[in-house]
Amino acid sequence: MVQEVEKSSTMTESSKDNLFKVDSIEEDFVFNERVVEVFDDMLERSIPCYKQVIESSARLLVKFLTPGDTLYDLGCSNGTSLLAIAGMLPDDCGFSYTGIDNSAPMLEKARLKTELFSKQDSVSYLLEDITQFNHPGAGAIILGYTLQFIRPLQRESFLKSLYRCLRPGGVLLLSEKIISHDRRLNREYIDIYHQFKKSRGYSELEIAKKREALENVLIPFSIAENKEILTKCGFTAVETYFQWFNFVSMIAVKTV
Ligand SMILES: C[S@@+](CC[C@H](N)C(=O)[O-])C[C@H]1O[C@@H](n2cnc3c(N)ncnc32)[C@H](O)[C@@H]1O
Ligand SMILES: O=C(O)C(=O)C[C@]1(C(=O)O)C=C[C@@H](O)C=C1
Repeated sequence: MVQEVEKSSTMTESSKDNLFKVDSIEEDFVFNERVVEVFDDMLERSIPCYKQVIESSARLLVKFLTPGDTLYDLGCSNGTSLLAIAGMLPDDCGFSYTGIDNSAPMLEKARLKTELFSKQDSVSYLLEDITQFNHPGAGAIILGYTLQFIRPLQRESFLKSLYRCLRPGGVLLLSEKIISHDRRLNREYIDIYHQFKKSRGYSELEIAKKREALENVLIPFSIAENKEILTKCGFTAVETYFQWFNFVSMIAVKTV
């Protein structure tokens, strides 16, 4: 299934992420039509170990989901991660998959991709603000590189609403860019991340311009801050299950 999703996003010049080349407009980063057009390429070249994180998340979900569960992907963008996970989970458990995003062009793309997906009847999308999430009984909730775009002051009440909506035993899988409060480590992690982006074909200028566009839009917490807020919201087991320098994935369990 991963292959099926990949096939539908075969690279053409128009789907290559050239958004921050010299002639681009200087503005804050927004998930608009221009971003949607190049989003798979952007994810592939900007999120280290994107596919391994999806695979690891699916391994955990197999352990925690129970038959008939609904899995929500909040900030699902164009559906890449949700469809890949749906493809990796067993077919005979009656799972439903709901992606939520407030970017209409992202969801338009997600719906198109889903038409090519073998288990399309189990997948649906909602155009909603995830900070207003109110879908009780969720088996699992995925927040992939999305909490970092929610204003810090809103994060606690948002995560509390997710905790409330999970059934007992349900899990939240959170992937985020992070900072370290150790200045040296923080600097070295960011430098290693920029080397990663350069190795994926981005120029120094593109990296700098994207960094500027994300300033005050993407606000990362440290691992300790994420753990603290999740614990404060009621989650009991809160652990890191994947880390690549300044990118981390965490599981938070709502104990039965
Ligand atoms: C970095 S992308 C997520 C990538 C995706 N989860 C994946 O793993 O492929 C962040 C997404 O969150 C969405 N988003 C940000 N704030 C939101 C909000 N308040 N409500 C709904 N969606 C939101 C954006 O539109 C964007 O599609
Ligand atoms: O390119 C960067 O600097 C990033 O931070 C990558 C990042 C993210 O971490 O969410 C930022 C925006 C895009 O939605 C995809 C990836």
